Amino acid sequence: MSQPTRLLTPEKRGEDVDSTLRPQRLDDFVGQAAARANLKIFIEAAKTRGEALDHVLFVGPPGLGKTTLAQIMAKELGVNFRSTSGPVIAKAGDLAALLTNLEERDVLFIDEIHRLSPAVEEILYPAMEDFQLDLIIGEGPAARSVKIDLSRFTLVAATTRIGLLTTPLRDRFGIPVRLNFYTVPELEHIVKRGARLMSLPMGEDGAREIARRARGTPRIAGRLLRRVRDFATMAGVESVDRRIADEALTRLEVDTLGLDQLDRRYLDLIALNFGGGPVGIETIAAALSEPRDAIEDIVEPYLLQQGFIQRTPRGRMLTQHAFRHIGLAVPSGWQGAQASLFEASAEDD
Ligand SMILES: Nc1ncnc2c1ncn2[C@@H]1O[C@H](COP(=O)(O)OP(=O)(O)OP(=O)(O)O)[C@@H](O)[C@H]1O
Ligand SMILES: [Mg+2]
Repeated sequence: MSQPTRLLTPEKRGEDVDSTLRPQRLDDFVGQAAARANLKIFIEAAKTRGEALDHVLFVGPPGLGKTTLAQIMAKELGVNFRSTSGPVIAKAGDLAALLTNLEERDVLFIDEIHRLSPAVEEILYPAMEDFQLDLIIGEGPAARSVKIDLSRFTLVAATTRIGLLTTPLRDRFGIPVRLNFYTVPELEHIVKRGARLMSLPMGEDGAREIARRARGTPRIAGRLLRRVRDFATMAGVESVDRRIADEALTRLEVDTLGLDQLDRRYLDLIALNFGGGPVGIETIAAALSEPRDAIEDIVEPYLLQQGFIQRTPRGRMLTQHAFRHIGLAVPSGWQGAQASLFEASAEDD
């Protein structure tokens, strides 16, 4: 689901590998206060007892810091960090090889764990629960099962889609952690820190403007910061203020609330072609020519959080706020707001 032309896509891109902006310790990590406080306690307790930390599952939209936190956990625990991802582990044997190479208390990070194949998942259950591998060696009548003891390790997994995890897998994580969109003040902090690390003079109002338009997402804040730096360099300004930030972001078609072209296409589509909804996700995906996954993972979480859309049993609906933001009159007698009563039983998931 890569959309290389979309500046705001929170998915990874080459430039983000630039690890200078990645916080290294729990104390440098901004935001997610509740999650951070809990993790700190669990980490200290595990260290005090000299035991492996319980398995941790990070859940949340792309770019909120799941991978960053996983790395930080290994550092704080003072153990090795081994990293892989669901789609990369093709065969049960691949996972077995990874697991048998772990040392006591190591962190094994599996990104996109919702994309593990069922055969590989089977191997993971006894490994997580009893630190044992159950392998079948040989074939036919000669086949026999062997058990191999593993070091007591910590599995740290990340997913953007908790709904796609099987229940037995989900239940084996002792520490589930949900990451939420960041507040503007938190993002402001992240932008200022990033500017400092890039030696870019940054005014208060410049940092606030970038933060307001970063879609609640640190990865996007970092990306916008880099683009604003380019504008500032070319404009020859000494320090980034609100005006230069606004000019840069407007040229990049990031609007005042951080919505980008795809967000606006999504809202326009529902407003203009479907009278504000309700309309089903498949219909929206087809009309936008975007994969359904990308819309559910990237576009909708932020629009929901910002109160632009609602999910009802019959599909997505715009709110009055959305009509106003895209500059359309709210249809008379618009019932969008009341639909939230039914939100609990969202369609199709
Ligand atoms: N709390 C934070 N403070 C400062 N920077 C952060 C924070 N969280 C994330 N970042 C930065 O945002 C970028 C994205 O973070 P990360 O790769 O951890 O996201 P992710 O949740 O793993 O995303 P994905 O689901 O796409 O894998 C990184 O470059 C990281 O430096
Ligand atoms: Mg990640």
